Amino acid sequence: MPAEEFVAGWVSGALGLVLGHPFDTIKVLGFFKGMSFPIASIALVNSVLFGVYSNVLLALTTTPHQERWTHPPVYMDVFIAGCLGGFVQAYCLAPFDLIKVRLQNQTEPRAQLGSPRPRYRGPLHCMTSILQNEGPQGLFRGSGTLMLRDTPTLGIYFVSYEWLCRYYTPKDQNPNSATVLVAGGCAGIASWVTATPLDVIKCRMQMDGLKGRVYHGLLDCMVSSVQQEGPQVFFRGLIINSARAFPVNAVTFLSYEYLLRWWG
Ligand SMILES: CN(C)C(=N)NCCC[C@H](N)C(=O)O
Repeated sequence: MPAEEFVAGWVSGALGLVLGHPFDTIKVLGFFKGMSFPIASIALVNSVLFGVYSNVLLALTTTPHQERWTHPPVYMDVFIAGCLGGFVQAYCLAPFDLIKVRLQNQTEPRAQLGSPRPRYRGPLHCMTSILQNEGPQGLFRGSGTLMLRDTPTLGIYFVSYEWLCRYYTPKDQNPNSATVLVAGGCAGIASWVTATPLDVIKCRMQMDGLKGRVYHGLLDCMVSSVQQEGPQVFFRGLIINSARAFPVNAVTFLSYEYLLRWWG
């Protein structure tokens, strides 16, 4: 099993998150200031995603990554490999994502004199509190919805990337850097646009349980969200998700492709 895809996925995920960090920091109002938590989570999850994707694609096509542009795989194989990568990544992402969402939705101001203390003091404190109050399964709250969100959308992610690269690249050539940047950025947007409706629901389910249970499952959460806020609820955060997705995924794919070419 080629391991370089995992390493390239880790490094490219780390580089992508440096660009995405300002967006995440805005969203979490400073609670998420340090880089260590995102590096540990996003880069690791990206490594799993790209590692699983490449190895599944290799198993389906028997074409090594060095020959992927000269012997391109069929889109159905790309989609299946992407979906499987998304499914596995969702499982690894679940606890990290829950911590991020809990910190993000904390409304108490940070350590201001006279104001109520925030529930969580940082990622580690958030994790230990969840373990204490909700048990180990609490860390996987909303993980089913996360899997439903990531399985098809990561298939879409890799298919859009492949399609755009092939469209703008002459036959039998490797895509150039500009093509990889644009295709990576657009693939990121395509995946986030399709992921946003379930992302909204996932976040609500991850917040559920903090002050007692509100929703009886995914469907109930969807129905009551639409009843209370209308169908536009599914597009909450679409603009910021897309604005973040372009630079993050442009850099992620560029560094991933270059690392793999450099390793031969
Ligand atoms: C849930 N979706 C849409 C995705 N995970 N899409 C792939 C992009 C991954 C990248 N690390 C990012 O955070 O944009």
